[in-house]
Formats: sequence, C-alpha cells, structure tokens
Amino acid sequence: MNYEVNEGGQLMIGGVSAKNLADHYGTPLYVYDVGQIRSNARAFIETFKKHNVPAQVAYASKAFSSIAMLQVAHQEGLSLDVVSRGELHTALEAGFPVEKIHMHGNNKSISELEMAVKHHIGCIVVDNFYEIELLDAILEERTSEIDVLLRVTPGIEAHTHDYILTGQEDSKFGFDLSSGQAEEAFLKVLDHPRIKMKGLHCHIGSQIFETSGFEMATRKLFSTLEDWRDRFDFTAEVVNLGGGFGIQYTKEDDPLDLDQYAHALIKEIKTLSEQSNYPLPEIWIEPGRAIVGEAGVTLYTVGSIKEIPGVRTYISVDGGMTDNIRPALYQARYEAVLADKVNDPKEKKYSVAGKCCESGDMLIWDVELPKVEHEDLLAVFSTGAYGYAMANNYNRFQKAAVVFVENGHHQLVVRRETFQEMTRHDLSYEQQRGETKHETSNN
Ligand SMILES: Cc1ncc(COP(=O)(O)O)c(C=O)c1O
Ligand SMILES: N[C@@H](CCCC[NH3+])C(=O)O
Repeated sequence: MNYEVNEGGQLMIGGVSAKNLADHYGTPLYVYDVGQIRSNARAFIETFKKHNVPAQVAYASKAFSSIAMLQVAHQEGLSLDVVSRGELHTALEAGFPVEKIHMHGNNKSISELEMAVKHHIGCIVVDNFYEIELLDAILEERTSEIDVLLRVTPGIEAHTHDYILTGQEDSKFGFDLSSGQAEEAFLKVLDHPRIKMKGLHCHIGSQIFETSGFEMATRKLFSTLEDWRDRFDFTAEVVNLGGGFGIQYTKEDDPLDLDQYAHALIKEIKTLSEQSNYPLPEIWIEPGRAIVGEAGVTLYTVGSIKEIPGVRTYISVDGGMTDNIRPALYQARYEAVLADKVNDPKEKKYSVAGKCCESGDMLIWDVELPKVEHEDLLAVFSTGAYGYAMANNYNRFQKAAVVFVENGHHQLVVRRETFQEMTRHDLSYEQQRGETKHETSNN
C-alpha cells in the first residue's frame, strides 16, 4: 500500500499527520488527500487529451457526493454523473455547470426527471420504457428538449462481486441488447421531436481489474451502432462505457494504472471506428471509486480490546458499519495501520470490530499490527468511495465528519452530525382525544 510516514513513524496524509487531524477533528474521521483526487482525475483526462480524442470523464458522484468534492471535480474539468434529486441538488449547490451533468437511475421519478429538464442538465441516460413515456410528457408540457443516451446491458459478466455486477442480461438496469428491447427503445426516441438521441451507454460492473470486459462491451455497442447506422441511418455522437475501474484495497489487489484503462478504451474505439468507417464518437466514462477511493482514509480510535486465547483478538473502534458498510455488504477487505506507530514491529493479527449491535459489524477480520493499546489511532486505507456515501445512522451513531487535506493544509468539508440533527425529523406523539392531527409526509 502507498502511504507516507514521517520520521517519528506517524502516518502523514496530504502533508499533515493523521494524529494532528484526529486531535483536531475527533474520530471517526474521513480524511481525503485532495492532491490524490486531482491526480486521479488528471490521469483519465490527460490520456484522452494526449490521444486527441473528444471525451468526457464524468465523476460518478454516488461514490462520494459533497459540495467541496464536486467543486474539486469541477476544478479538474470532470463532468458529473448524478442518480437522484439529492445528488443533483448537491451539484447545483456546488455551482457545477448544468450542461456537464448526466443523470442516471433505473427508476427515475417524475420529480427527478422534471428537475433534470427544468435545470437543462447535459444528458439523461434513459433506462427503461416507462421513463421514455414520462420524459415525453414532461418535455411536451415544458416545450423543452433534452439529450439522451440509452443504457443497454451488453451481456458481459465482469469478474467482480455479484452485488456490483451490472452489465449482464439479468439486471435491473438498462435495455437488453440481445432480446431486441434496446432496438425497440431506440426506435421510440430516434425521431422524437424533443428527445435527442446521442448514443449508447453501458456499465459492466465495479472494481474491475482487466480491460477485456470493457473492450468486449465496446465491441458489442459498436456492432449495434453499425447495425443501426445501416438500417436506420443513425450515427451516434457518444459512446459511454460507464465506470468500474478497480482500485487497491489490499495488497492482493493489483489494479492497472488509470491511464491504462483509458488507453485501452481509446485504442478499441479507434480501431472499431476505422474498421467500420464510423465517425469517431465522443468517449464518455464515469469513474467513481477510481477518483476518490484510494484518496480516502478513515481514522478511528481503538477502545475495548478482547483477547480470546487461541482464537483471536478483537479491537473495537469508535465507528464501523455506520461509516463503512462495505465489509458487511460485500465482504470487502481493507488494510490498516496504527497511525502513530506505523514503523513499529508487527505483533500479531487483530480483528477490527465496529461498535454496532451486529456480529457482522466487522471492518477487518485479520490485520497484522504492532501491539495495540486503548486509545491508539487506527487508519483504514482506501475508504474514499462508498464510505461516507453509504453512511447511515444505525444505533443512532452520528455521521462522521469529512476533512480535506492538501499541501499541508486541512479543512473541514462536512461537519460531524449533531444529536439535534439526528432527531430533527422526529415529532413527539401526543395521544389524541377525539380529533386527529394530520401531518403530511410528502416532499
Ligand atoms: C452507471 C454507473 N456509472 C458509474 C458507476 C461508478 O462505478 P465505480 O465507482 O466503480 O467507478 C456506477 C457504479 O457502479 C454505475 O452504476
Ligand atoms: N456501492 C458499491 C458499488 C456499486 C456502485 C454503483 N453501481 C461499492 O461500494 O462497491
């Protein structure tokens, strides 16, 4: 794993010691090295520029959405992928240019589509037939137009966890190519007066380490596009190959450099377009994890230590599945160090437990650490994607704060949740005598 340690054996993040950050902001704490976010974004963008290929690199904001994060994404020239009104609202609050926002979702509501149309976002990635009907009605009413891509499932089974596989035929996402569904949807939007068909989208899954799945998906999309050109005289302006580029969580993970993924896509699309004499479409991709995953570290304070002789030693930290649900949800694995004793000799294997009332609330089953003592600071690496984004209030634990660090400077970008905020939606129950009190729950 790649991390910096100072002479005193302290973990450094973006030029600041983890200990200073924990003392200053408390734990659990999500810390992002902003320099790393920027270099990840640049690795993609510069590869497309170097090859002189028109492209959009849309940050999949589901991985970590906050105003500060989206501002950094914009500074780096990224576009943005949102999947809900909440994510779109955050983008608008961050001042993200609307024309660079793309909206996803397998069940977009009328209000989501209305919000997208009202703000004239750059593109909607249409996922199903019902959405076409809704969009048609909304655009008619607003006398507006919108660019769309059709999301298709190319029938690719990427090598990853079942829950994060999305490109196979049996998926809740998108139009299936092989059964003709995709063509039926295409014909509905092809000559639509307000829905402007720009091209195809697919996303084959997440945490993928090889380029072969992406190349295979590209070939499937291209053969469909060639067929539609020949039969319907349609030329796509955009081919969007989604996200899913793998990162390193543990020493066993061996991801490609980010520019290698981009390079493979460019090569495949250039070859296909030359072979079939198809005008080179814009290449769009949607990395989430690859932009923020390795840039994030979560800091925890160790509390209780339970040694079961001959079995294992549990160390419990002040967070857990509330700030990182991935181990419980996907059996995801992580690496950690004691942030204050990084260079101390390792003593033995420990198991890191969260503090929720769930036996499954384990952050790491086996990690070799120096001798662990109460109040030690534990740093878990590669928690920048789908950590804060999937945080929850189980057991009414507060959502942790988020800090950005860059060039030795640190700044709070998401406050720790307060108890007042935790109960802000709760209403007291007054026993009714006779007449009924009505409170609407609609938004
Ligand atoms: C449509 C789409 N695009 C992009 C992403 C981002 O994936 P990742 O964070 O693995 O790059 C996802 C999530 O898997 C997705 O569903
Ligand atoms: N949230 C998942 C991946 C799904 C991403 C969205 N399709 C993760 O933590 O790996």
